[in-house]
Amino acid sequence: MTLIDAEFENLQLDQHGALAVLTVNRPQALNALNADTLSEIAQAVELIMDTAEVGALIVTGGGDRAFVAGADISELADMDSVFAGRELSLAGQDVMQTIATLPFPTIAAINGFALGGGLELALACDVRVAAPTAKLGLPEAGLGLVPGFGGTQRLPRLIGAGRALDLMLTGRQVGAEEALSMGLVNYVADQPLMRARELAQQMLRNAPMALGLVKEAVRRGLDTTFDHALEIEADMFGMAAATKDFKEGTRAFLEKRPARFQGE
Ligand SMILES: C/C=C/C(=O)SCCNC(=O)CCNC(=O)[C@H](O)C(C)(C)COP(=O)(O)OP(=O)(O)OC[C@H]1O[C@@H](n2cnc3c(N)ncnc32)[C@H](O)[C@@H]1OP(=O)(O)O
Repeated sequence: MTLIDAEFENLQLDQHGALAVLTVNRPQALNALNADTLSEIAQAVELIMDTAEVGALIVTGGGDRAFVAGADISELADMDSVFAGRELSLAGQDVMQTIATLPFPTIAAINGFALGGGLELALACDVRVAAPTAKLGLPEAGLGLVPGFGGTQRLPRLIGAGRALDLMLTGRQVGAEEALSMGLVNYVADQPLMRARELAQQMLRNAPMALGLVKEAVRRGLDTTFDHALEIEADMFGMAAATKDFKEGTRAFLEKRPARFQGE
């Protein structure tokens, strides 16, 4: 099966050359992540990973109101034990971590509400582009919950513990400009999907393996000591230095021509 053949109930998956676009599509529930949708995202990401020509992924929301308004509260309401809660959190974390560790760039095009699990999905992506009307937040404490799809860990790593705690303890929604000022989103754009496509095309001009190695150096480096992180960087640099694309990139520069990267 190719990406183009894939059919999902609550997702749309499109491929334009090296770019895959995953749209969470339950607009009647502001694209809330019920168990079926979460499992479809996992399947879609697996399919994307198996599609060799894909080199970048955009995640966005269907309809004109929401990116994703969180985990589906009508399903959450049935959780009745420590075990059930923990299982749901682990399942969500697993999907977000799979996205976060993809070896190519991922961009969240945030076209409206990105709340709770929806913001956690955006946080699992490398870069975030928000519409001027987007609203972002982690309101779980207002439901008697804790962010459980990686938010308590990814948000402080991205914007610092103080700002992350402010958002999680108040549960307040921040607008796009405030999100930009705190580093929660990288760009604000009237057409976030279009801006995300432009960014993806810019990224796709770089050497694919270098992109994967940059991501690995940053991700692994954030979770260890500085000295060890520098060793990881040196390892990634060494791996990049051994690629054919490094030879091509440097040769192309010296010959004053665009590089033709093969991902090798
Ligand atoms: C580990 C992860 C945990 C979590 O993610 S916990 C959930 C975190 N998310 C939230 O708490 C946000 C919940 N949603 C809202 O607060 C509001 O919505 C909004 C502020 C986003 C928008 O409000 P408004 O403009 O008044 O729209 P509306 O009528 O509330 O929503 C339209 C339809 O969408 C459904 N919906 C919205 N969010 C969710 C959700 N997270 N889970 C399930 N359904 C949701 C509503 O119920 C309603 O549906 P109907 O038209 O049938 O009444």
